[in-house]
Amino acid sequence: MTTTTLSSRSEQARTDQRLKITEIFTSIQGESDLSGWPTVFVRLTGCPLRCSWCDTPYSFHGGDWMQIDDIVDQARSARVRHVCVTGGEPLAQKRCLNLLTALCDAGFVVSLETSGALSVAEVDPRVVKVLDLKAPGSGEVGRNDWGNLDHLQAHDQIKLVLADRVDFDWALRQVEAHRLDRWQVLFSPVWGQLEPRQLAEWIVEARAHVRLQLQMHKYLWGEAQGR
Ligand SMILES: C[S@@+](CC[C@H](N)C(=O)[O-])C[C@H]1O[C@@H](n2cnc3c(N)ncnc32)[C@H](O)[C@@H]1O
Ligand SMILES: Nc1nc2[nH]cc(C(=O)O)c2c(=O)[nH]1
Ligand code: SF4
Ligand SMILES: [Mg+2]
Repeated sequence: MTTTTLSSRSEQARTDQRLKITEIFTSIQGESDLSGWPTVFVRLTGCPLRCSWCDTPYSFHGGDWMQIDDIVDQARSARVRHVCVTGGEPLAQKRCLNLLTALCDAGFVVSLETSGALSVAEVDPRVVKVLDLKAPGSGEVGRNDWGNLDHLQAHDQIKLVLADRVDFDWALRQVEAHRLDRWQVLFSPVWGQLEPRQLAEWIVEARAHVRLQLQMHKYLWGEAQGR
């Protein structure tokens, strides 16, 4: 084999191991049942959905290419044990699967925030998947891939972001219809649209076996900061 083909193959291999990244930052995990832990966030660029209430539209475009090895090294330099891979929609980049496994191999507790619109079947089973199924108020309810429920482990979680009573009633019906209480179900109010106290009262009134979740980071640093 000539040296040119060798170098082009290794160049190809390196290209195969890169991802478009919007930001890498360290904060307090504000969501899921891992909230409160110091966590390094790897936010991937791009998303095929456009949830009406998305608080991260800046991740839809732009970003910089990074090699997976460099992402893992940067995560290590954060000197925390938890990593949250998010976006944008992280699974929109197939190579995210390699990043997730590399982070697990590096010894991190790895969580993945994903919309559930793309298959989670090939995600490393060590990863804590947080499946954020979309309610009607998001405008993306049609994108939910219910087949993803077949690929959830006991440690995975299902999150439903709710904008109003219509979303709440829809969510209760989904919990029943798909027996979502086989996993931890989180009900989270759309920031600035649904009063947290209102959602709390609905959950109690309904005696729903779901867990109220609030975006802790926004109470700490406000929506604008949102990190
Ligand atoms: C920005 S998304 C990125 C990951 C993935 N695309 C998803 O939808 O889960 C991360 C999480 O932020 C939360 N989120 C986004 N905008 C929100 C808002 N306006 N109010 C409450 N939660 C929001 C959703 O729970 C979502 O799961
Ligand atoms: N502090 C903090 N915690 C988070 N948990 C999930 C987030 C996300 O955007 O996916 C997020 C975020 O953006 N900030
Ligand atoms: S799927 Fe996630 S990143 Fe994409 S628009 Fe919805 S909330 Fe935002
Ligand atoms: Mg966020």
